[in-house]
Amino acid sequence: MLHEREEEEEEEEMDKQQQQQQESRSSSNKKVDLGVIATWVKKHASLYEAATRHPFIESIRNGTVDLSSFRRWLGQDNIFVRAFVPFAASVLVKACNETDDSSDMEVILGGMAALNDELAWFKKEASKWGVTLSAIVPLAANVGYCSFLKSLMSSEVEYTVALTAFWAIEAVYQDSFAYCLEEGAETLEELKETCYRWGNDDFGEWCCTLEERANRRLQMASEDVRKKAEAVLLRVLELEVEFWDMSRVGI
Ligand SMILES: Cc1ncc(CN)c(N)n1
Repeated sequence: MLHEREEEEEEEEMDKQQQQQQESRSSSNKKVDLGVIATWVKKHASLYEAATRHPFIESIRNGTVDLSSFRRWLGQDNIFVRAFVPFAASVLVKACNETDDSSDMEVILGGMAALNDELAWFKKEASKWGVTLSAIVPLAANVGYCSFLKSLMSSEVEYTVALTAFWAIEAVYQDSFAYCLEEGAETLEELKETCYRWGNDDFGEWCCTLEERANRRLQMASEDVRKKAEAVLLRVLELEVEFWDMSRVGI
């Protein structure tokens, strides 16, 4: 009797261990499913939140935004986008030089096509708000961000690092402005077109595709390149916070 009881206990112990192994395997699979970028967004959640739920964005979403802040942001962002175009082109060149996977090139080209419409949109939106784009001088945060973009255009910067920055820059705007279009948002009617420019679902899907391309490169990258890419992602988030800060009156 005692012997049989011991055997049963041993079998129960074995089942328990197998169950635990199975659970740990499935949880580690979940980690793999998250992808490198989502893991970093989770790890740096407070900085990501600072960039995508900034008081300036909250003020657009709750309808209290100071329109002179909005006008300042519009004039500054037009300057930024003009510096973002050559940066995006440099990511395209790196893609063509460093990867045999042509789908990266197609995804990046898709983003650039949107930039062409964007430059025209800024002109139209600026005249709607009485902003004279030619008279706008870049403020310090903008100068800093644009020179950071320029530094990423160097051939010393790996394609995977530049692609991660490209994703972060686009994703912050997509996440921020989609938030202003959610159910329950009180965004002013005359600001909805601006929010829709980056907050729309198509741009959201394009950002997810870009994230997948970046994850694929990050998974196969060396630890050194992954470290550089994480540092660049954090720098982009910091610069986005400073860019939103700049648009608030008096800064
Ligand atoms: C500052 C900033 N960051 C991102 C984006 C989106 N391309 C933008 N237009 N301006």
